[in-house]
Amino acid sequence: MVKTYRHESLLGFFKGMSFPIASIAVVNSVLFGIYSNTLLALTATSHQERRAQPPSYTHIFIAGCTGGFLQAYFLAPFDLIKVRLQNQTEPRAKPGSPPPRYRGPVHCATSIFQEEGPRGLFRGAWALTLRDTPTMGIYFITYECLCHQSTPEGQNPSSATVLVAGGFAGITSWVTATPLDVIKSRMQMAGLNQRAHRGVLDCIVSSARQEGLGVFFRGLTINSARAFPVNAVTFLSYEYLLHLWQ
Ligand SMILES: CN(C)C(=N)NCCC[C@H](N)C(=O)O
Repeated sequence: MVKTYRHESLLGFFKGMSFPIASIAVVNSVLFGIYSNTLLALTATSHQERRAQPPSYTHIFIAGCTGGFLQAYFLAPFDLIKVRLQNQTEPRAKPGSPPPRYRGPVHCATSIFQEEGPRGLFRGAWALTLRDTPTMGIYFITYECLCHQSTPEGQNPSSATVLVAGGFAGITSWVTATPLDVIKSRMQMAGLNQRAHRGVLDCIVSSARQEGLGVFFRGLTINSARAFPVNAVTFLSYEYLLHLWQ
């Protein structure tokens, strides 16, 4: 944090934020919509009926994985642009200094499209899918399991329960997702720094060989610290909105 602040000022912490903000509503509605509808198809119970007739953890896991798998393709281009902008660490532009490679998210998207083709916008999408498919299953299982354990039979979980269960669901899923998150980000940067990886496996093996196994846990602390508040609020909004519209 100190380095980022010294090098890039307060603005450095908000680099690449506009695209994730624009995309988060779409990506989360795809995820939660697919999750809910898959669960509906598997168990034939609506969200309201699920407290009285809780679905099995296998069904929750399958529905979570399906949501994770499909949302990855909506997330991929936005996530790529975020990673490219966040990795652009030149100090603030000084008069006379060369301009940064990407001037902003739109410039970043058009440059990738022109230099790497339309498929370039989906660079790292396969690693993203591998990251999100199982970890979204884990995400929803953790949430439902914690809610179920701290709520009397047949009742809706309290707001405090939803916040804590959502927060822990976020941490659990990020702890399991961090190794593939590292690989995904490396593959997304590969188009830029000409370090071609032959695929996900090649990237895993060369990263482990060059930097040791610790490389797979880079960013774990910050990911987990971020995951608690973000996912506590995500689940509270989800439960509140479904309750409001029932
Ligand atoms: C890759 N992983 C761990 C997940 N996608 N986990 C679920 C949390 C998703 C949430 N939008 C977030 O950004 O924390």
